[in-house]
Amino acid sequence: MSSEHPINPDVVKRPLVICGPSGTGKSTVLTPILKAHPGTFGFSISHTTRSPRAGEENGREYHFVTKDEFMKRVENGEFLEWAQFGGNCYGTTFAALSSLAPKRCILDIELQGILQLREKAHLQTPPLDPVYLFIAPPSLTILKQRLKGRGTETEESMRKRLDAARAEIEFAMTGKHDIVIVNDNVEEARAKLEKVAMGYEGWQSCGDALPEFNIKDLD
Ligand SMILES: Nc1ncnc2c1ncn2[C@@H]1O[C@H](COP(=O)(O)OP(=O)(O)OP(=O)(O)O)[C@@H](O)[C@H]1O
Repeated sequence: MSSEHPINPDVVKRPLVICGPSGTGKSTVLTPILKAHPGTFGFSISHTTRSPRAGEENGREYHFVTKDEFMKRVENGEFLEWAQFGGNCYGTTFAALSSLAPKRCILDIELQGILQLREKAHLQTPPLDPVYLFIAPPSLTILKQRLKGRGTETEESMRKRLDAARAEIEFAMTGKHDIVIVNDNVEEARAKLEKVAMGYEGWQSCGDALPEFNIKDLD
C-alpha cells in the first residue's frame, strides 16, 4: 500500500461522501485505508436526539442533544443534512464537518442525507465541493448473500436494508455520483478507493461502470 505518498492537497478540503447499500462492503474496503494512512481522514461527529448507550460519551460517538435543541439547530440552518430514523433525529452540522480540518472528511451517509447535501453544500461559506462516491455490489444477488452471510440481520432488518438498497441503487442509476467503485474483488476495490480518497494521479477516472442491475432481484 502506498502509505508513503501523502494525500493530494487539492482534495483535502473536498469531503468524500461514501454511500452504497448496506452489506455492499463499505467498511471492509475502507478500514484498511484508514489504517494505512493514520491521521489523514476524519469522520464528523453527528448530533442525535437518541439516548446514549452504555459506554457512549457525549462528543465522542455523538453529540447527544434534546429534541428541542436539535430542532433549534435545524431552524438555525446548522445542519448540512439530517433525518429521522426509528423516532430519533440524526444530523451532521457544518461545524462538525469543518472542525476536522486539516483532515479530509469522510461522510458515510444515507440517501436522504446525500440529497440534502447536494442542495446545501454549495451554499456554505466557503462552498463545499464534496466528491460523491458509490460503492456498488457486483450484483443484487451477491448483495443479498453478503448481508445474509454477515449474520447480523433479522428478517425484518434485512427487509429494511434491502428496501433502502433499492432506493440507493435507483438513485445511482441516475448517474449522479461522481465515481462508482464495484466491490467485486476486495483488493481491487480497496486500491481504487485509496486512489480516490488520497487524490492520487488519475483519481477522477479510476472508477468502474455501474453494473446492469435488475431491481427485481431485491424482491
Ligand atoms: N469483495 C467482497 N467479496 C466477498 N465478500 C465481501 C466483499 N466485501 C465485503 N464482503 C463481506 O460482505 C459483508 C458486508 O460487508 P460490510 O459489513 O463491510 O458492509 P457495509 O457496506 O459496510 O455494511 P453497513 O452499511 O451495513 O455497515 C461482510 O460479511 C464482508 O466480509
